[in-house]
Amino acid sequence: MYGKDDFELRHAPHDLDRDFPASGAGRPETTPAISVSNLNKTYDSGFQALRDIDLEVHRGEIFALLGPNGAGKTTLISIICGLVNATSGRVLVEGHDNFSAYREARSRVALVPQELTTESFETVWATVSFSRGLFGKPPNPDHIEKVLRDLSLWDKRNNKIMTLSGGMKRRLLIAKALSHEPRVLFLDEPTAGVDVDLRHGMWEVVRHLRETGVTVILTTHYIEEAEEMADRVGVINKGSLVVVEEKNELMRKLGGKRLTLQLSEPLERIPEGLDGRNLDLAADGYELTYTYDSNGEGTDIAALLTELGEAGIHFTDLHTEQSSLEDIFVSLVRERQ
Ligand SMILES: Nc1ncnc2c1ncn2[C@@H]1O[C@H](COP(=O)(O)OP(=O)(O)OP(=O)(O)O)[C@@H](O)[C@H]1O
Repeated sequence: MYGKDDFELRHAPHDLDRDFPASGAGRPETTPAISVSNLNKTYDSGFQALRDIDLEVHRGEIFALLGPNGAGKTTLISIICGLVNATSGRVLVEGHDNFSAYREARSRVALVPQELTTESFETVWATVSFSRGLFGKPPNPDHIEKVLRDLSLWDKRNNKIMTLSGGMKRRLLIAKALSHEPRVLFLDEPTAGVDVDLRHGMWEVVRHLRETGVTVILTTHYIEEAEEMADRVGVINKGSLVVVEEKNELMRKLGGKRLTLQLSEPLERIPEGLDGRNLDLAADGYELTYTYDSNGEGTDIAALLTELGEAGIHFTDLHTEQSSLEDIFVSLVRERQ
């Protein structure tokens, strides 16, 4: 749940609000969408939910924040969105301190919750327009129309919310969040509890948002979702950010590969001379698995196959597998248990 936490004063920050006009005009495009430094959160209960978090999210990227239950994801995004106060540290949203320049920072972010609450008798148009007003923005029917069209809700603009399908309701949540033209959109578990078709539809919507220049930060328990969409990935565990990396780089650095050979004759043991290789033999002797680092030295598969042939080992089939982001995530989190 998101709630206003007790206020605690933080140090007077140095931020871009001193150097640039309030409109944000002239702020360098290179200013990160989000910049978090030395962020700590200890709840009133005494529980420390975040420890020394440093994080920069680039403009226009899709950033996935992954972590097991209770890792601190919701706490972190709630602080960035200004819904919970940090105990110490600072957050800049496109250069605006979210404490000393609360309004500037707050108007630039939007949080898409997992579920709609009420408003079932309102129309789509009314509820999205109302959301814009909540941020003190003047009415802008053209913008609302664009948002509804982008999210394929234009045809439903006069429908009552109660008549929408589950997928439409999820898109409506995004439309509400986009109504005040935020620059950074937080999606909290965007596809929790939805079916596969809807999940893929949501992925399309999120990719489209990135194309329109919105920075997207999402939390998810579906690692496949991050693997599919994220440009960069951050893994948080027990309140600490353990990895922040380009997704492809993370998979390249930490991912392994596996080559599996189906043998034509069962093998009793791995022959001498091949035991230096990282080979595993299945219990029935018919399957030989070679695990290797795809970037490493000494992973010449052609040479391995030649050596196997010379040892009289023949195979009927072979296939390779790349370890998934899920495998990497599980090992990262397990390592730090
Ligand atoms: N208001 C609160 N008071 C005390 N402890 C809290 C409060 N809110 C959260 N916590 C604790 O802080 C830790 C981090 O919670 P948080 O909700 O940020 O985790 P999460 O990564 O979002 O988890 P999940 O994936 O289960 O949603 C948890 O141990 C939680 O119990």
